[in-house]
Amino acid sequence: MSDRENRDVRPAFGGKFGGTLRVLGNEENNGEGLLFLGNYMALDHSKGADVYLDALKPHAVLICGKRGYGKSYTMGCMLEELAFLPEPIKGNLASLIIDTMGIFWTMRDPNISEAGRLKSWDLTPSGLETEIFVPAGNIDAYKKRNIEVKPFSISVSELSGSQWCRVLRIEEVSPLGILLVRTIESLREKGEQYSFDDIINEVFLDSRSDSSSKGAAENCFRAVKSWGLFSKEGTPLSELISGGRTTILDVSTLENENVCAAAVSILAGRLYEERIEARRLYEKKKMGEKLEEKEFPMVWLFIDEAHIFLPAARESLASEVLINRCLRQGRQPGLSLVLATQRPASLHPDVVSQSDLLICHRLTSSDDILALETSRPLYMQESLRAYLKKMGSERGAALIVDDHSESVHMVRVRPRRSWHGGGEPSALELCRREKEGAKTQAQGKGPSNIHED
Ligand SMILES: Nc1ncnc2c1ncn2[C@@H]1O[C@H](COP(=O)(O)OP(=O)(O)OP(=O)(O)O)[C@@H](O)[C@H]1O
Repeated sequence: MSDRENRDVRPAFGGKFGGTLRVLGNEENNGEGLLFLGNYMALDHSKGADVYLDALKPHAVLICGKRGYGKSYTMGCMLEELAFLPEPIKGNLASLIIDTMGIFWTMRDPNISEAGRLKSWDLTPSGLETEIFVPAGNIDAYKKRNIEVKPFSISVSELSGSQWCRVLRIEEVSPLGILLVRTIESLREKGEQYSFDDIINEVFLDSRSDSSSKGAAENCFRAVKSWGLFSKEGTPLSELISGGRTTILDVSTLENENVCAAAVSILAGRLYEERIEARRLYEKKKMGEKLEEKEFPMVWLFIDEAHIFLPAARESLASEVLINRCLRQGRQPGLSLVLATQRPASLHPDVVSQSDLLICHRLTSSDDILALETSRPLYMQESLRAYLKKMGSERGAALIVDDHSESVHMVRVRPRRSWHGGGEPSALELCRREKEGAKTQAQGKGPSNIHED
């Protein structure tokens, strides 16, 4: 049982109760596998009981809110809590975040800048053991900045001809598109992995295309090679994911959104397949079979800027896998999905309707509020707009709609224990630091970066 157990249960907007400890996401949770998210915020904004999310079962969580009100901060809190879970639960779970902004690498360091606030919450700054992967071609740029990272790549053989056309924004029915599809399909038929050079050789062996299409195809694949994301073999999933580990996949250097979506689609598809296999193994063991094999851990896949991967008005390369496999069927194999977006109105409507937990920070755009209200559960007694108004404009405040207990909660998310890299830089703060640096240099002292707030 968590040392933050709090028997004074006080939900803000009513709902059903599940024993003494309030755990959102699983009414049957008896106090194990809890993610401490924050405190209830009463209507006068005073501090209430602790709020926990369940981590024993798989969940589909949507975090939304306007820019700068706490989405990535809250994601970071969830990642921390998963990393700090006790064994053996921790060993059965793995977290992977698709970091589109390149802000999560800072989690390795303790959040000493908010040490004072953490103390008032009975918490201490603490860095996280993370593995950071970046596209293999960008590794030197990170090393130059003294950020320890590992190379990540996807096998070129993973993408079909038509997926390559979408990545490269080429019409499938154009002469170039036809050549690409024919080339890739002929290589795939051989059933072996192939490299960029193999693709280019195959292009020039094609007898039905003209030389300008072949030259264009060669240029396209030379450009893809320069992105540094694809290789012949690709990074094995086991290098990326293992029980108890927090993995950050920093895709912020990839400018092409289609490429990011292709990477997410391939990764999410492979995670889903691994989990289906792990679920089979789990059932066999449960049925009494003696098997030595270790199961692939239950994965929590976090995706920031989710509207890029699951847009409302069109299909991205990742839409099918994320919606049909991860969101609709992910619970059965034990795959959790945590999506964050600034713009719920730009997000595929299935994300709102299929999420079992909605964490909504401040939102002011009517379109966005309407997009959430359209799938508003019947148990919400007031409009989302009314709830959000009561919540006010405090950063980190969130409305949580829990489908399991069919209730709505107003919560203040706890401070981060690890360093948050997503805050807005302040010109004034930079000036202050420069002045401080000059002063300490003049006095011959080291800099002090602990601010008690
Ligand atoms: N729970 C919290 N407690 C205290 N401060 C918070 C909390 N959540 C967010 N903040 C403050 O708000 C700032 C912005 O939060 P965050 O970086 O999560 O915004 P965001 O919603 O992800 O924005 P963007 O959409 O631009 O990525 C943080 O740097 C932090 O200072």
